[in-house]
Amino acid sequence: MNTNARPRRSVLYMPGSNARALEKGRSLPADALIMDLEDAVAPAAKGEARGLVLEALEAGGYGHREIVIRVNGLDTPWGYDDLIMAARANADAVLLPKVESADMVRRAEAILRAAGAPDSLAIWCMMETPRGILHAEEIADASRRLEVLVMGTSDLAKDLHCAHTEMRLPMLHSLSTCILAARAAGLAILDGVHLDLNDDEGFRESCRAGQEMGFDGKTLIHPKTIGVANEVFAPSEEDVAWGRKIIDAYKEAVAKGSAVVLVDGKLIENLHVEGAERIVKLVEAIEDRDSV
Ligand SMILES: CC(C)(COP(=O)(O)OP(=O)(O)OC[C@H]1O[C@@H](n2cnc3c(N)ncnc32)[C@H](O)[C@@H]1OP(=O)(O)O)[C@@H](O)C(=O)NCCC(=O)NCCSC(=O)C[C@H](O)C(=O)O
Ligand SMILES: [Mg+2]
Repeated sequence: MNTNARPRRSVLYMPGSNARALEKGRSLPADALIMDLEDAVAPAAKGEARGLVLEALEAGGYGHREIVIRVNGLDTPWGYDDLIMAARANADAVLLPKVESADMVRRAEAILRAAGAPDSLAIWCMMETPRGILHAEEIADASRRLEVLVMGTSDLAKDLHCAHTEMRLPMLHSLSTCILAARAAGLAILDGVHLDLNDDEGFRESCRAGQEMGFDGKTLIHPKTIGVANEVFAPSEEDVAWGRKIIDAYKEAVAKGSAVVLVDGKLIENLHVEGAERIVKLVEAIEDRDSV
């Protein structure tokens, strides 16, 4: 399924054990919220966090925000119960951590299905281990429920023994491999988190670098970073105006029997129009969302 027109510019992690954060998510301008049961929750608080997330979702009030539950791995004492809860909660997607093979996705999917998860419940996968990156292509093709790959650059930097710099150059091969796998399978893909909350300039730069690489949005750890991510990952006014202009010009050319047209001296073919249509659809989806 190609889900790239859905805005996922800003995707905020919220510890499932933090009731205040879960409450605050109802009013934040993030495109999606990840209610985390994994690394943001201490082992002693796992059960309580599962209950808080379920309660928050039963209460609702998250409006247009896409709701994602990050579960613990099936190799932990909490993963199975997390999946059973996620299958029955009113969420849009389940985020599987540290995915290393298509089989890991299929095992989680089988548990969700057996627990009565609706067909609409999507699966997102964290790409954050060397083995997972090496298997990105088979993971991206593992399930019809799969919609989004999410880079876990903190775990990845730890496992690669590389620096976690704002531009992520030491991880460039891993990032590009996952982008290739996601696009080949028609999935969306999100960049990893920027950990330094005092580094506003570095954060903006990392968003810009991610947007240029082809990511659909950025995962975030604090509400104060949502605005910049929304701005950087939205198509610019110039891109949208240019997109609309070439779509119109190309339509006219096709009506006259031509497959190419020059707009302001630039050659426009079908492939440029496809890119422009994606940008226009995305901006329309953002406008729809902002008008609610
Ligand atoms: C980093 C934090 C612990 C900082 O929290 P805090 O000290 O409370 O910050 P502030 O006082 O500045 O907060 C101001 C208000 O904003 C709310 N808040 C803060 N963070 C969030 C949030 N993430 N979601 C919702 N609301 C949030 C506070 O409650 C304050 O509200 P108010 O009461 O109205 O003033 C904290 O930001 C935090 O816990 N962040 C998330 C950490 C997390 O989820 N980490 C795990 C995901 S990252 C990861 O695992 C990546 C991946 O797996 C990898 O390997 O790379
Ligand atoms: Mg991680």
